[in-house]
This record gives sequence, C-alpha cells and structure tokens, in this order.
Amino acid sequence: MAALNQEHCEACNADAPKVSDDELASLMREIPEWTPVTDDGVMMLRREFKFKNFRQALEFTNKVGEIAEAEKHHPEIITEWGKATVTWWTHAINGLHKNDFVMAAKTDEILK
Ligand SMILES: C[C@H](O)[C@H](O)[C@H]1CNC2=NC(N)=NC(=O)C2=N1
Repeated sequence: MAALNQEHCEACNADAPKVSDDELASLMREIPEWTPVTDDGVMMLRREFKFKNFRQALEFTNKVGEIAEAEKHHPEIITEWGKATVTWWTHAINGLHKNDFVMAAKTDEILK
C-alpha cells in the first residue's frame, strides 16, 4: 500500500462513505500524532503544531493552505503566536473520510 502522504484525495459527495471503526483504528496508526475529536457530533482529526514565533506558525499555515488547494480539501486552521491547530474533516459527509487521513499525513510531511 502506498504511504498515506503519497495518496491523493478523491472527489467526495454526500454519499461518500465515512471511515468504519476498523478503518479508523488502522489509519490512526499512520498518523499517530493526530487525535480524533468530536465537535457537535462530527468526528474530526486535530493536531497542534508548535513554533518559535507567529511568523513560523503563519508560514506553516500558508503551506497547509497550498496543499489544501492542490487537493481541493480544506481544513480549519487556528494560527496563534507559536502555534497552529489544524483540524481535518469532510464537510460533505459531516465526518471522517479517507481523504482526511491523507491530508493529515501530507500536513505532517510539511515539517519533515
Ligand atoms: C466543490 C468542492 O470541491 C467541495 O465543496 C469541497 C471543498 N473542500 C472541502 N473540504 C473539506 N474538508 N470537506 C469537503 O467536503 C470539501 N468539499
């Protein structure tokens, strides 16, 4: 199987499948620094990234924005002094799709 960070998002509509509990468990092993969180009943993936200052957090935010535009899949990003909090979920299905795990893995790759 290709590494998650080498995969691409598939076009996704309201009929697309949410990840099953088994898929969730196995996909989480590929992005161990992310946490599944539930916000208003919607499951999401979240990770906090720490930086030395606001500028570095902002530069990272913009790089995440570039991969989001390239893959047409978009996160919530909260950018603060020394920190960016990235949250991925699939709006179209109000939950987690494989695409969110691909994007989390690509997000991790930005800092490698
Ligand atoms: C038409 C367009 O591709 C869709 O609206 C995309 C845009 N980016 C998206 N991003 C996320 N995270 N979930 C979506 O369902 C989604 N839909």
